[in-house]
Amino acid sequence: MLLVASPEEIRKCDSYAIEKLGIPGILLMENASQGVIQSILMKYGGVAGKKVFVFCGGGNNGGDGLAVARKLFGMRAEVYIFLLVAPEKLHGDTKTNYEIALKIQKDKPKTDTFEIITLKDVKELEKYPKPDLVIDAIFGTGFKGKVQGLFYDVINWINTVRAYTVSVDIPSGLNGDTGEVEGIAVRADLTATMGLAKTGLMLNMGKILPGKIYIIDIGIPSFVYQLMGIKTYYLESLDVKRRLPVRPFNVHKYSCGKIFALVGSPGLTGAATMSTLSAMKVGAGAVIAGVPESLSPILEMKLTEVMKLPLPETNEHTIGWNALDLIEEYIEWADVLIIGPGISKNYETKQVILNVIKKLNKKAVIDADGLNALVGNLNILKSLHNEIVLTPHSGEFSRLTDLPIEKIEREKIEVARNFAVEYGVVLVLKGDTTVIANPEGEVFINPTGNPGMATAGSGDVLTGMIAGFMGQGLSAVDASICGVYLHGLAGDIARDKLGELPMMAMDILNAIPDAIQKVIKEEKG
Ligand SMILES: NC(=O)C1=CN([C@@H]2O[C@H](COP(=O)(O)OP(=O)(O)OC[C@H]3O[C@@H](n4cnc5c(N)ncnc54)[C@H](O)[C@@H]3O)[C@@H](O)[C@H]2O)[C@H](O)CC1
Ligand SMILES: [K+]
Repeated sequence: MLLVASPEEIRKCDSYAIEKLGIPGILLMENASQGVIQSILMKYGGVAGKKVFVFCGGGNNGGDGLAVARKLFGMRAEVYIFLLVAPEKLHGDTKTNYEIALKIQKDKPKTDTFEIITLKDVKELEKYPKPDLVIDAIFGTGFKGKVQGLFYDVINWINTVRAYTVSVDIPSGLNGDTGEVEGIAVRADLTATMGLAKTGLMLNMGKILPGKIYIIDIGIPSFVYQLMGIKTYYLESLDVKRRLPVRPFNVHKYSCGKIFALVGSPGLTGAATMSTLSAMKVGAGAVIAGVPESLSPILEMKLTEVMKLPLPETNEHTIGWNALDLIEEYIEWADVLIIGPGISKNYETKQVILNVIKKLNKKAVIDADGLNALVGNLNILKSLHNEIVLTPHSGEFSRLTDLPIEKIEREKIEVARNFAVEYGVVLVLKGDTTVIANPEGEVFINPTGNPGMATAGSGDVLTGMIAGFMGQGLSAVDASICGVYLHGLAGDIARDKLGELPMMAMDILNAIPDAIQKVIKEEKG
C-alpha cells in the first residue's frame, strides 16, 4: 500500500530533512525538478525543439518550476518562463534558481530561446507561440484559500490551450488535503508529486485533475515519514490479495465462519437477504439470519443457503424484547455478528440492540439501524474489548457524532481517524471515496467503486462481506480492507457490464466472485 501525506505532514518532513538532517533545500528542489524531467521523458517523450511554457508562482513550487525550465533548456527545448509574482518577492531557493535563470538568459546564444517574463495580464500570452508543453509550477503544498486574479486567468488559460500539461507536486488550485477545487484548478495530463502522494490527489477532484501521477523521491530518507507519524495509506489490489483467507483442506462449514445476523423488518427483507447472502459469497461457512418470526416464511423463500431463525417480535413485526434469550444463545454459537441491516427504528427493537451491544463479547459489524441504536450511546463502545466495525455513510455518521456532513465529507480522513482512536473501533466511513480507520490511528483510502453503487442495498452487501471475512479469521481492519476494496471492485465490474444507471445491489453481490478472481490474478500492486 502507498503511504500518502497531507500537505502539512509533507512540509514537516521537508523541514526535518533540511533543519535536522542538514539536507540543503536547494538540493531537495534540484532532486524534485530532476524527477519532474524524468516523468516528462517517460510519459511525454523528448522535448528537443518543443515550445514549453513554465508558469511559476512565488513559492518553492515556482522554484521547482525554474529548475525544471533550466533543465528543459539544457535538453534543447524552447523555454518561456512566466513569473506570476514580481521577482523582488522571490526568496530562498526560488530566488537562487531565478538568479541562475537570469544569468542563462543573459549569456545564452541569441538563437536559443530562454525567456523570463513577469506576467501582468494573461492577454500578454497572445504575443507568444502556442506551447507544446505547459509546466504548472504555480502552487504546491503552500496553496491556501481561493484562486483569484491573474492566477485564476492563467489557470483558465492553461485549461483552455490544452497543451500537454505537467503539474509540479499538485495541480495548482487543487486543495492538496481534501482534493477540492478552490475556484479553479489545473487539469493536468501528468502530476509529478514530491516525496509522498498527497491525500488531495486521492480524493474528490483529486481523482481526476492530476492525470497520471508519478511520485518523486527527492532524497528525504523514508524513516522521516514514519518519524513524522504519517499513517495514511492508499490501498492497492496486492494489499487485498495478501489478506484474502486461504482455505486449509481439513475444513467444514462451521470452521469457515459462523455468522449470526440480527436483520430485517417489514418492507426490509431485502436488507436481511443481501447482508447475509454476501457473507456467504465471500466464503463464510454458515450464516443464520435472525429475523422477526412473521417474516421468516418470506426469508425461507428468498434465502436458500442462509439459515433462518424466527425471533419473537413486537406488534410492528420487528425484533422484540422476548427474543433476547434466543439471541444470546445464538451469539454463543457465532464467531461474528451482523447487527442492523433492515431492523427498523422501532423503539423496543432499539432497546434489544443496545442490550446486545452492551454485552457483546464477539466480533461484530454494526450498520444502518444498528448504528441508530448507538446514537447518544457511543460510550458503550469504549467498554467493549472485542473487534467492532461500524459502517456508516456520512449521514449516519453525522447523526452518530453530531458533526456537520460537510465537515465529515471535507475532512473525512482526520474525522475517521479521531473517531476510531477515541472509540477503539474500526470505522468504515462510506462515501464517494470510502476510508477505513482503525484504533491505532491508521487510515486506508479505498480506490475502487463508482457512482452506480449509490443504490439501495449496496451498503447491506458491504456489511455482509466484512462480516464474512471476519468470520474466516481476518482482523476487523483486514476484513474491512478486503470487504471495502472488493465491494467497490465488484461495483466496477457490475458498472462495466450493466452501466452505472441500471446496476443494482444484487448485481454488486453477483460480481463478488469476479472481483475476488481479479484480485487473485493480479500480479503487481
Ligand atoms: N519535500 C517536498 O515536498 C519539497 C517540495 N518542494 C516544493 O515546494 C512546494 C511548497 O513550497 P511553498 O513555498 O511552501 O508553497 P508553494 O510553492 O505552494 O507556495 C504557494 C505560493 O503561493 C502563495 N499562495 C498561496 N495560496 C495562494 C492563493 N490562494 N492565491 C495566491 N497566492 C497564493 C504563497 O504565498 C506562496 O508564495 C511544494 O509544493 C514543492 O513543489 C521543494 O521544492 C522541495 C522539497
Ligand atoms: K503546481
